[in-house]
Amino acid sequence: MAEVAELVGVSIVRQGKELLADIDWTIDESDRWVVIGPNGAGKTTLLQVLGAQLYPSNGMVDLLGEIVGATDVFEIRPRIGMTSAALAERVPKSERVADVVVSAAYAVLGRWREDYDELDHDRARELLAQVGVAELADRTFGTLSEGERKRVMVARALMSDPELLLLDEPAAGLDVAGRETLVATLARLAEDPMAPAQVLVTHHVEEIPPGITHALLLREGRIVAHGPLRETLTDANLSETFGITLQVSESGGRWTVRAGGSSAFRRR
Ligand SMILES: Nc1ncnc2c1ncn2[C@@H]1O[C@H](COP(=O)(O)OP(=O)(O)OP(=O)(O)O)[C@@H](O)[C@H]1O
Repeated sequence: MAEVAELVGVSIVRQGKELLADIDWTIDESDRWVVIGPNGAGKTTLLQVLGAQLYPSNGMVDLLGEIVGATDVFEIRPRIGMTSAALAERVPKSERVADVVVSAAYAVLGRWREDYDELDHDRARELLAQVGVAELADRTFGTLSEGERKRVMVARALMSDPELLLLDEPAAGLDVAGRETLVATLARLAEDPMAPAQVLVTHHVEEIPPGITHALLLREGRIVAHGPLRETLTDANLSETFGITLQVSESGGRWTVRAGGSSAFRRR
């Protein structure tokens, strides 16, 4: 099985603070990971390392067979698809939805800078159909609902046919209907054997789509546990991650969690 990412002893230090500490992690091409942790745990920082947006302060990061620091990151980045709230905020509100997607082929926002051929336009429309929003292709991005925007951004992240797909809190801020629609879209992607390796960041186990294979639990920049999903997403590991006694359960590939036990509120 081919590795798409390998992190060995990775730390990120900013202003004397370790945002990530001693991260050892391997992602294979068929893996679909969820990264879970409380606010400030370092999830977005970890995703930025995987997106070749941050150089490690210590340790080694191998992305798609290239060592970050030894290879030009501009060669690595186009091979990695990413969605985040920060990226969505940078999309001009007046941009046509189909153009938001097609412009990702050249990793730019604002399509007027480049020429695109018919194949690019066809692919953008196919991807919009794949995430269930084909009918929005000619609308402007600013007129979409939050849930529609998030699905458009997933299509955009897939446009360059990435080998690694990074989804930073894709369901944040959605109502229950929007969340369920997005989770169904992400489940199709996770279950597709032809889809790229995936890493999805969330605070909420309810947002884990069926098809996710592995979990990494992060607290204060350190890995609490990581490995196959069912072995990793246990009461003990989740309780340690969030600093509160939690009971987790799974039914039909979906997860729920609630506070449990006599010392439920023992936040450190
Ligand atoms: N440039 C920086 N300098 C100093 N501290 C930083 C910097 N960037 C991030 N941090 C801190 O690093 C920690 C981890 O941030 P990060 O955004 O990775 O966490 P997160 O797990 O994604 O959090 P959330 O769930 O709240 O989005 C936070 O305490 C944040 O304040």
